[in-house]
Amino acid sequence: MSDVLSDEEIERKLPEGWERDGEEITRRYTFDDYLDGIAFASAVGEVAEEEFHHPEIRIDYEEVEVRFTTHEAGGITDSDVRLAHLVNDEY
Ligand SMILES: C[C@H](O)[C@H](O)[C@H]1CNC2=NC(N)=NC(=O)C2=N1
Repeated sequence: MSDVLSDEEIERKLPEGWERDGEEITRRYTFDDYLDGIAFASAVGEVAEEEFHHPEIRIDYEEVEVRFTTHEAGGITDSDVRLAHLVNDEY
C-alpha cells in the first residue's frame, strides 16, 4: 500500500495546475465545447482503469474537475500524484 505523503511532500510534488484540497488533490480543466469535456472525462476514465486508480470526475458546461485521493491509505499518496501527471497528459 502507498504511504500518505507529508504536507511538504504534497506541495513539492503537485503537478502543474493541481492544488491540494484537504485529503485530495484537484484540478479544473476548461474546454471551448461541452463535448470536448465529455471526451476528456472519458479519456481520464480509460487511464484510471488502466492504472486501477480512480478519480472523482465532475463534468460541468465547458469545465471538468478531477479529484484524486488514495482511499485505501486515507490520504494523498504518490499514486495520486502519478495519476495527476497522466491526466495532465490527456489535456
Ligand atoms: C478496493 C479499492 O477501491 C481498489 O483496490 C482500488 C481501486 N481504485 C482506487 N482509486 C483510488 N483513488 N483509491 C484507491 O484506494 C483505489 N483502490
